[in-house]
Amino acid sequence: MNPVLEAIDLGFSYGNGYLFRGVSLRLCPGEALTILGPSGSGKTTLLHLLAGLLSLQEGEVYWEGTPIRGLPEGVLARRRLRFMGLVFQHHFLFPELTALENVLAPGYLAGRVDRALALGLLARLGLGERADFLPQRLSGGERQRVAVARALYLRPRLLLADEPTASLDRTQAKEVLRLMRELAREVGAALLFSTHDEALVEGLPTLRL
Ligand SMILES: Nc1ncnc2c1ncn2[C@@H]1O[C@H](COP(=O)(O)OP(=O)(O)OP(=O)(O)O)[C@@H](O)[C@H]1O
Repeated sequence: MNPVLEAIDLGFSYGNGYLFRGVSLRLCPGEALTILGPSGSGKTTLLHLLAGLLSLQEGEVYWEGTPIRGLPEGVLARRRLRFMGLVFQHHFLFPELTALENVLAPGYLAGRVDRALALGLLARLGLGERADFLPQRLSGGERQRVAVARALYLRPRLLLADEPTASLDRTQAKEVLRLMRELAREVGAALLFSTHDEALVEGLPTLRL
């Protein structure tokens, strides 16, 4: 099976020695992988390289077999929008938009606005009653679940989540991860998420930084 995401021998430095070197990974459709490492080990940096948000130094990244090195920013941005859903440590919801409008936001960019689909995703994430709430009226876990719905709205091939549970307590974190895995499977997306919390990894394939 062709990998959705492949990285070969990635190395990165902010100028004072290597943050990491020789990092390789491969993710096929339907697979999940965890990046595990303590604070400062380079998880965000690695995920940004994989997402094409940071320029590669050493090594190569392939999205469904296509090398991303050297692609113009505009091309990369358009491909990223259709190829991957991103969830960040801080949810980055638009504060002035409701939960439903936040989920629909990538749909406006891609020209695919489907309220029923967005409402269905919110309902699957236990937020059916919260669709018209602004983010400020949601709990941390609820906001992260809206961010997960938004990342899945365009049915990406890959769901990439950078410490999506860092601001949540263990119970909320486990629930968000469970839902993320379940929904990624349902839409056929591969899942890659980072965490510093060994207890959340629970038997998933893990790459340690
Ligand atoms: N733009 C930058 N310029 C210089 N150093 C940076 C920059 N961004 C991050 N770093 C440093 O690189 C190291 C790794 O940072 P990174 O955010 O990738 O780690 P992390 O594992 O995601 O950490 P955390 O779990 O705390 O979010 C840290 O020491 C950080 O201070």
